[in-house]
Amino acid sequence: MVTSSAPSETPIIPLSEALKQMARVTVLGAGAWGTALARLALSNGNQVQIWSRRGPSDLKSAVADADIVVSAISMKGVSALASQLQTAALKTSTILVTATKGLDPETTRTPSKIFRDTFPDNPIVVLSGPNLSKEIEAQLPAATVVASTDVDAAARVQQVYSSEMFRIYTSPDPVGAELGGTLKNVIAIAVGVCDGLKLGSNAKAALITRAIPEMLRVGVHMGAQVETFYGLSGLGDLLATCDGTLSRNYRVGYGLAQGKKLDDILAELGSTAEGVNTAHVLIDMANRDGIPVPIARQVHRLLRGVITPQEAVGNLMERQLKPEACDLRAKN
Ligand SMILES: NC(=O)c1ccc[n+]([C@@H]2O[C@H](COP(=O)([O-])OP(=O)(O)OC[C@H]3O[C@@H](n4cnc5c(N)ncnc54)[C@H](O)[C@@H]3O)[C@@H](O)[C@H]2O)c1
Ligand SMILES: O=P(O)(O)OC[C@H](O)CO
Repeated sequence: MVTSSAPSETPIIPLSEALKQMARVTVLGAGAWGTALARLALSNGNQVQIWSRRGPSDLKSAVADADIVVSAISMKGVSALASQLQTAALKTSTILVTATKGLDPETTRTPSKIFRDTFPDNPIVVLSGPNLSKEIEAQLPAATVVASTDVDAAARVQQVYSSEMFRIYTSPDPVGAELGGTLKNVIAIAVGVCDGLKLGSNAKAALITRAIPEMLRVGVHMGAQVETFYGLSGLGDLLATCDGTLSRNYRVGYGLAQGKKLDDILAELGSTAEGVNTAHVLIDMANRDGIPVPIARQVHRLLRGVITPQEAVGNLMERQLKPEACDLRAKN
């Protein structure tokens, strides 16, 4: 029997009981992740509707009665969507869940920060974890994190989405949860390059491991908690996304290593690879604020066509020698 997650001193509620409290859920975005999140909510007995910018329903009526609105669109649309939702006069009791993994190019804000700034009175929850949508759609078991400063809102989303196949943990660190999912996309591009060049298991292990302090430095700079990066939304998502061809970001790196052009790879994917945009925003921020991000910097230069995949590897290997110890405020 699956139970709602709780510290040992709190009562354990059988899932069947929890599911009786069904919710009206509106999912925004009918892409791979929006569709999967709509199906998960539906299969738990919730009342679900899905809105997409090209669909027939208008946004205002789609969110009017919703207990929970889940935003699962690409980063490039989040800021405009938040403004549209404001016009739609969202109820302040509606829980806003964001499942997008990216950074706003104009302001470097995360999606939860955009929603927080636009809806100061609504509970905001981040849903993020190792969740490749194809595996979720195939009903393979997976786990994720719902993170919010509003404990009740996180618990409500946990209850609405938890099932025998989708295990959900709560977290009090929304910024950390979404940054883990966002930053690993850039690393997945690097790992795709590593595999595409057939550099071997040692190189891949080194790359993934050295990515952790890099992600931590950015995370701490943006106000995230260190321990979040060692959980499902950080290390967990890093491992899932760097594992291979189910990840679109990994496929971007793999394609670049094979000498393909970025535009051709993205056209072939036909869906969102957020790491490309994230690399640009991240490097702007790192340059502005002096954050050392050596792996992301090589990915960024490769995406801009300034260096070859082989040069990116050389540039990383030939950096100044130093101790391994992870100083979160390191200067190089
Ligand atoms: N697919 C996954 O496995 C997965 C898992 C977890 C998180 N995510 C994240 O979810 C987000 C969406 O990914 P996806 O896989 O569904 O991508 P997708 O390319 O399949 O779909 C993107 C969706 O966003 C919508 N969209 C794009 N621009 C928009 C705009 N300007 N206004 C409104 N809607 C817009 C599209 O119409 C589409 O519905 C990304 O940030 C991704 O990182 C994806
Ligand atoms: O296909 P990707 O690379 O966007 O990864 C999807 C998810 O973020 C994995 O958790």
